[in-house]
Amino acid sequence: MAVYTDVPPEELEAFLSTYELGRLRAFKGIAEGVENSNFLLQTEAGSFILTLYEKRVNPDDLPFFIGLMQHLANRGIDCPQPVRNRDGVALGRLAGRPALIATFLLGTSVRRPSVANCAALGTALAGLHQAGADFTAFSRVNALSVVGWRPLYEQAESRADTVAPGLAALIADELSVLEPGWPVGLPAGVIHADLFPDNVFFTDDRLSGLIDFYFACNDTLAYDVAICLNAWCFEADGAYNQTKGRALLAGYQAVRPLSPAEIAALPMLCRGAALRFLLTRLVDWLNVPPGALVRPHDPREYLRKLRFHRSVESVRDYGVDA
Ligand SMILES: Nc1ncnc2c1ncn2[C@@H]1O[C@H](COP(=O)(O)OP(=O)(O)OP(=O)(O)O)[C@@H](O)[C@H]1O
Ligand SMILES: N[C@@H](CCO)C(=O)O
Repeated sequence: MAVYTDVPPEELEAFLSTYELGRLRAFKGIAEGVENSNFLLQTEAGSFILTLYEKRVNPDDLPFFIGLMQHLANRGIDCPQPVRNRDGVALGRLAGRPALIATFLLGTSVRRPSVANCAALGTALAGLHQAGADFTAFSRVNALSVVGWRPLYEQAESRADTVAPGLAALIADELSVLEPGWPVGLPAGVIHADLFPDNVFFTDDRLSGLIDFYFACNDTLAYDVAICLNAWCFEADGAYNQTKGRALLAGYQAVRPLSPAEIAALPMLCRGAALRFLLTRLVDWLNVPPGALVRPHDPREYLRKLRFHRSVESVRDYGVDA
């Protein structure tokens, strides 16, 4: 579920009256997502998404997220555009939570991305990196990069083997490789950091929108590519699909060619990206609040992906034509 906070109708009316959106026509909670409470809001001015930010979002980060969405929308990226109230302010407060109204994007996410979807995603990711290059109004450190992984491991270490035998030792081994070997000095900028298929909309086969910028941060651009190779290019049976990888990378490089150093770093970046999602999923899996209506993502999916990355011998295994 992703409605943690109820919105009393009279509070919603009062909140909406501060915007130029006309009268309310319909309002309903959206079940997808796990982080924040999202609602579909229909008014005389059209359809919008109302987000109430829940506990895992640090309110100090909201100016970065909202500023970034506005910046990217101004640069022609199809992403939610924050709606400002009559005072010109986008971030409000509703039902005791920070609240944002943003524009509604058409399209639906794909469950099993095709090769063409992967190519379109690569192109959109590179476009996002280019559009974010001059977003300097705010910055945000990536708390879920290499320095953030050991604390997550320590939270999960004692129970990790209940999820998969030998998991704690494998993660410890991975950290001992990634911490000293993590690539530094590669081109950096604003990255999405969570551009999974559920955060990308398509209309027919055309990519029509990118959502959920709440992990976005300043970090290595090629790390975002590695996150997407993990999220888009594996099949349900756990096999890496080189054709999808090649399409994603070609789509990306048609807009922003990767440097030889970025390409050489891909295997390490892919390992790190797999470990990041393995760790956050593991911590969530081991800590589901009793009675919560949340179905945590399976950490073992990312264990399989990590094992693949540990086995690769060359960047060619990812579909790079080197
Ligand atoms: N601007 C938008 N236009 C249309 N639908 C949207 C928009 N923003 C969110 N949604 C819908 O709301 C759902 C949840 O949004 P989102 O992924 O941002 O939530 P979340 O709780 O942050 O999720 P996650 O678990 O991916 O972090 C999406 O799957 C989508 O169906
Ligand atoms: N994309 C993340 C969930 C957080 O948005 C995952 O699949 O683990």
